[in-house]
Amino acid sequence: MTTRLTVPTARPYDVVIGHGVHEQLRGLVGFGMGVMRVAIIHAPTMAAQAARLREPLVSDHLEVHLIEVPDSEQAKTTDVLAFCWKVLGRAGFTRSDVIVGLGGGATTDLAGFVAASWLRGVRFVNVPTTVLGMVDAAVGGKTGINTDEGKNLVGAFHEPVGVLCDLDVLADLPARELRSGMAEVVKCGFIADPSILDLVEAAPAAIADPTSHIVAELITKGISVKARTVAGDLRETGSDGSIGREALNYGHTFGHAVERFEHYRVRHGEAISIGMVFVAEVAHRAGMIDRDLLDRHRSILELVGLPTTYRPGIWEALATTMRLDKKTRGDQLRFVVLESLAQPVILAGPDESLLLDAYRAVAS
Ligand SMILES: NC(=O)c1ccc[n+]([C@@H]2O[C@H](COP(=O)([O-])OP(=O)(O)OC[C@H]3O[C@@H](n4cnc5c(N)ncnc54)[C@H](O)[C@@H]3O)[C@@H](O)[C@H]2O)c1
Ligand SMILES: O=C(O)C(=O)C[C@@H](O)[C@H](O)[C@H](O)COP(=O)(O)O
Ligand SMILES: [Zn+2]
Repeated sequence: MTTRLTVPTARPYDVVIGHGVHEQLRGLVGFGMGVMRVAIIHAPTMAAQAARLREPLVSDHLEVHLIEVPDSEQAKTTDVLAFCWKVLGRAGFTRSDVIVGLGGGATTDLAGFVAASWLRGVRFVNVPTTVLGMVDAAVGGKTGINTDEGKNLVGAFHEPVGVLCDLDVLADLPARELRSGMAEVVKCGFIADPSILDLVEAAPAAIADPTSHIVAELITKGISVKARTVAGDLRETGSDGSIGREALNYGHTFGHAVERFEHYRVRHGEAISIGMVFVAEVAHRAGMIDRDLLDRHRSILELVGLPTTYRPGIWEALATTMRLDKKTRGDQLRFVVLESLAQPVILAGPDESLLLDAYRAVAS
């Protein structure tokens, strides 16, 4: 079965989820007039898949460039960005040509930013190959790279013209990557759709199998949350007074600091798992959520096999990184917290002592 979800932004596009949906790439690339060239940006692990995607495009007389970039976070650098610009420049890429991001979230974040910045913006298609990429990174138009000072500090909002989530590619996904993706799925459960939490709690064994129906269902539910959240607030301005897109940053203020401190040796979802427990501790200590909801964070994340504790003794380093979080205004840290299940709000400028206590609870 194939599911098609529309992301209803000003320029709506579809996310297609199912088996064999990579076949639809030709149609997406050809959308719009004048395409001559296609660049498929991919990690080394996706080289064979990139070659498969290339064939039908070449048969249609398109000039296809495979741009192989380093794996994971090593792709999200200015050097790799400049390398991609060089390839596009030498190949003569124009505004009617198309970029395809094929891989996990790191690759699609980079590819999206290449597309956003080349000629000030060309069309791109996302072809995510991890659970995390499908549920989160490939949808919503946040693109970017890291700098030495922090995660995703340079980027742009640039939406894809379509997203193809081919469930067939998940068969070989390493167990650790599947668990990492589940962190963003669980996040969607806490901020918007508690039925996700019920599903995970009811079938912990099935969610360890990337080919299971339940994983496909969770991916679809997660994408639905993401699509409707970004639709109302693409640029994360929250201008209608609601929390808007910032809700999707649940667990990320602390999580991004963990990733940077660990030099990206922890997976994004692992760091976000720890970050969600941290911020649930913050909300509990601020009198916003009860003990049961706090405990549910630890229990469900541990059920999935994700970490819920972190190393002690580095609060100052983490706090320094958190000050560069994109939600910070002036010198005031702002956290996405729950005031109840599926009711995310912003907690601005909590006491440093409360944050330190929450950190100690996670670091114990
Ligand atoms: N733009 C957004 O809205 C957004 C949202 C969430 C996360 N992100 C970003 O996404 C990144 C994390 O994404 P990720 O978890 O997909 O990590 P990743 O891109 O590093 O991929 C994880 C690993 O899985 C491998 N891989 C990919 N697909 C595979 C497959 N089908 N089979 C076997 N191996 C495969 C990759 O080569 C890599 O080693 C982070 O940089 C994070 O900041 C962005
Ligand atoms: O799409 C969003 O908005 C999110 O916050 C989704 C997050 O899961 C994702 O990791 C995002 O890249 C974080 O964005 P950032 O603005 O904190 O860098
Ligand atoms: Zn994330």
